[in-house]
Amino acid sequence: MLLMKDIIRDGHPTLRKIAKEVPLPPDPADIETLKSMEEFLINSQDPVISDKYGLRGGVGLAAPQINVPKRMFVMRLTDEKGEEYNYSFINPKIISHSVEKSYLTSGEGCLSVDRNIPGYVLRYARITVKGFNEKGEELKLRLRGLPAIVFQHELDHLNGVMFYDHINKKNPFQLNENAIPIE
Ligand SMILES: O=CN(O)CCNC(=O)c1cccc(Cl)c1Cl
Ligand code: NI
Repeated sequence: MLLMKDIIRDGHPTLRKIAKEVPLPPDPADIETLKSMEEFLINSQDPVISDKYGLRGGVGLAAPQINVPKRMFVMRLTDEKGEEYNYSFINPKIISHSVEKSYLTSGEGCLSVDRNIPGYVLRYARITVKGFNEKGEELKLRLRGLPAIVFQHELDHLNGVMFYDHINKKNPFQLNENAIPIE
């Protein structure tokens, strides 16, 4: 099972690389990797297991974070309406997005960043995304709210971007007027 020691931290070059497209259909090793990433998220959200193994909670995990520079990530969360977003994405893309932006009022965090970095991360409020799942089936989703934010945080990891790259250095809590807050 994946542990915190398997997660590379800020400063490791892989976090700043552009991850490579995954040939389809995905080979068994890539499917295995995705399954282990999904298992990590499940464990990290379990109060007993996360405590036992010292796992920091996460709602997403990208392959570069376990030093696998491939274009794949897993997200696992429930939105404010109680709708579940449990997806593995291979070769994910944003195919269209709103002009409007949104942000988490609590800011963002990252398993690859061992410090709290306060500030608002402005992201597209609504996105249409596509990719493939671990079975090689095409996925096309419209996301908004927390799922849209998490998808963009993970996609950034595939492009060598960290969440704090988006935070305004002079005024970390700067907002443009029509940004939508997500509590
Ligand atoms: O890349 C994934 N991680 O680093 C896992 C840990 N961070 C989170 O779960 C997290 C926390 C807050 C906001 C967002 Cl958007 C995310 Cl994703
Ligand atoms: Ni992260």
